[in-house]
Amino acid sequence: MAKPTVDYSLYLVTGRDLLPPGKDYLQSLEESIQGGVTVTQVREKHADTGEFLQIAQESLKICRKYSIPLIINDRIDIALAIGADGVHLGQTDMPIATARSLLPSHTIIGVSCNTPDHVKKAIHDGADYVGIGAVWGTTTKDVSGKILGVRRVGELLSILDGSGVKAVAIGGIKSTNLLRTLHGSVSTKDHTLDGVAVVSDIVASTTPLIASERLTTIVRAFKHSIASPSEPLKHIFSSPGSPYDAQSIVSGAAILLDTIKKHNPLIHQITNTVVTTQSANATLALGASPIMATSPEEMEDLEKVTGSLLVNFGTITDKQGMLLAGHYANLNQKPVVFDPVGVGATAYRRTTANELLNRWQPTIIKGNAAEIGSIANSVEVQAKGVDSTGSGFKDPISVVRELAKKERCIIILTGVTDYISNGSVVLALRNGHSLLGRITGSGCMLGTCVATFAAAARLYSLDIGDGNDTGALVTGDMLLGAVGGVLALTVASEIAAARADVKGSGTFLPALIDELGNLTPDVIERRAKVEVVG
Ligand SMILES: Cc1ncc(COP(=O)(O)OP(=O)(O)O)c(N)n1
Ligand SMILES: Cc1nc(C(=O)O)sc1CCOP(=O)(O)O
Repeated sequence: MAKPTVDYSLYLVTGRDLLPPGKDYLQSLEESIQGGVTVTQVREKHADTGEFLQIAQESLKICRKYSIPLIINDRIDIALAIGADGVHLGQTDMPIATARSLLPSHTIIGVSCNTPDHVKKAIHDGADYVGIGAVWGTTTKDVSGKILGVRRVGELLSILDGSGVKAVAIGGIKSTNLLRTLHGSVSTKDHTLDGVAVVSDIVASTTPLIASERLTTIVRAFKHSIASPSEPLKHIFSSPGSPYDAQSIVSGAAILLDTIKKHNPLIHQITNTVVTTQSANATLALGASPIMATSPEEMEDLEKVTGSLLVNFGTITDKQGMLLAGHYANLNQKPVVFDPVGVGATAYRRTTANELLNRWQPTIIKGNAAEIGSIANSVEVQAKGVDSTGSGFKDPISVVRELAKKERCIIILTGVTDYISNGSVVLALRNGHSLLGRITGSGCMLGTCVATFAAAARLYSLDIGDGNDTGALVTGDMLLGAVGGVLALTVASEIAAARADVKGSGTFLPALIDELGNLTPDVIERRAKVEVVG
C-alpha cells in the first residue's frame, strides 16, 4: 500500500480541554473539517489508554467520512490499533526508526522540531514531515524558552530545502497572525511552509466551521499569491514580465507623486522626538497627511485608515506601540517602512529590532551602512552612535540583494550613492546634496518620503484594479515606492541647495521643505540619476 498524499494546508491538532462549554468534541471536529481542515491529529495528553482509543476510533470515522488523514500524537499502540494514517512524535518520544519498524510501511511519521539539529536528524531519520514550533507564544502548551519567531522558522525551512520533507509550523497560530506567519516563514530559496498546525484558534471556537474557513481562506490566498505574484506596474512596462529598466522605474516612481496628491493618504509615523516636526512637514509638503500617534491603544483603529506606517526607532520609547502598529498594518495590508536608526549602537536596539521583525513583516527597510550591516549581521561597517563610520561596504550590491532576499522586503542602503534592491534587481541612485548631511534628521525625512510613496504605490495598484491579492502582505509595486521616496528627497535637496537664498544648513532646511512641495513628476523624471547595477 502506497503512502497517502497528505495536504498539510490546515492541520488540526485536537484539544478537548479547550472546547467551549457545551460544545461536543465530535461535532466540533466535524464542523472543523467542513470548514477546511485537511489533516487531523488526535492529541490526548490526559486520557488513559481506553479513553484515548475510543476517542481515536470515533475521530477516525469522521476523518474517513471526509477522506482526510488521521494522525495520532505520541502513541504508536493507538495508531496501530485503529489503523491510523500516521503518528506524530516529539523529541523525547520513540525514535523514528523504532516507530517505523513497528508500523505499516505506508504510515506517515511526523516529528517535532525546534532547532536546526532536530531538523537535520528528522531528514536523516526519514521523517515524512516536521512540526516546527513554537512559532509564537501560546497558552495551549508550555513552550517557554522554545519560541522561535517566524524568521527562525524560515532558517529551519532552509535546512529542509531539497529534502522533500514537508513542514508545518505550530504554536500560537491564529487567523490574525497567519498571513504574517506564512510570509515570514520562508527559506532563502523560497521554500514555504506546506501548512500550519492549529489547536485553540479552531477548537476553542463556538463556530469551528467559521474558524477553519477563515484560516483556510488565508492559506489558499497565500499559496495563490506565491504561485502567481502580481506584475510590477503593468502599463508602464512595455510587455508583461519584462525586466525592470531604469527609465521605466523612474517614470513609475515619479507618477506616484500625482497619486499622493490625488489621495492625500494618512502617513502614520512612530518616529523619534528629534525629527517629529520636520518629518510631519515633509509629509505635508508632498501632499499627504502625517499622524504621529504612538499609543498602543489606538493602533488597531489607526492602521485601518492609514496609507502606510513608518517605524523609526531613533528614540525607542514606544516599543509596545511599534509592535502593535506593525502587526495591524500587516493585517490591513498596509506598507510598513522600518528605519532602524542606530540599530548597531546598543544591544537593546539590536534585541528590539529582532523583536519587531519577528512580530511584523516590513515592506521596506531603510538604513545607512552601519544600520544595514547590523540587520544583516555583518561587521564590515562600524557604527558611531546613529551614524556610520568608514565608506560603506566593499560590495553594496550583494549586501542589499542578499538582505532583501533574507528579510523578504525592499532594502534601501543610504549613502552618497543610495542602493535599493527587492532581492532580484539592484538600483543605484546618485541624486542628493552634501547639505543633507549637515541637518539633523535628513535620514529620518527620507524614511517619511519613502513611507509616503509606498502608500501611493499601494493606492495606485488599487486605482488600476490590481490590488485584490488577499494573500499578499501588501499590494502595489513597493520597489517604485522606495525609489520615488528617495528621489523626492534627494532631488528636492539639489534644487534647494542651488537656491540663492540658501546660505547654509539653517536656510537649507526650510528651502528643502519648500522644494519638496514644488516637486512635480516631470522634475523628478528629468533630474533622476538611476541605474540598474545588478
Ligand atoms: C504538528 C505538530 N507539531 C508539533 C507537535 C508537538 O508534539 P510533541 O513535541 O510531541 O509535544 P506534544 O504534542 O506531545 O505535547 C504536535 N503535536 N504536532
Ligand atoms: C501542541 C503544540 N506543540 C507545540 C510545539 O511548539 O511543538 S505548540 C503546541 C500548541 C499549539 O496550540 P495553539 O495552536 O493553541 O497555540
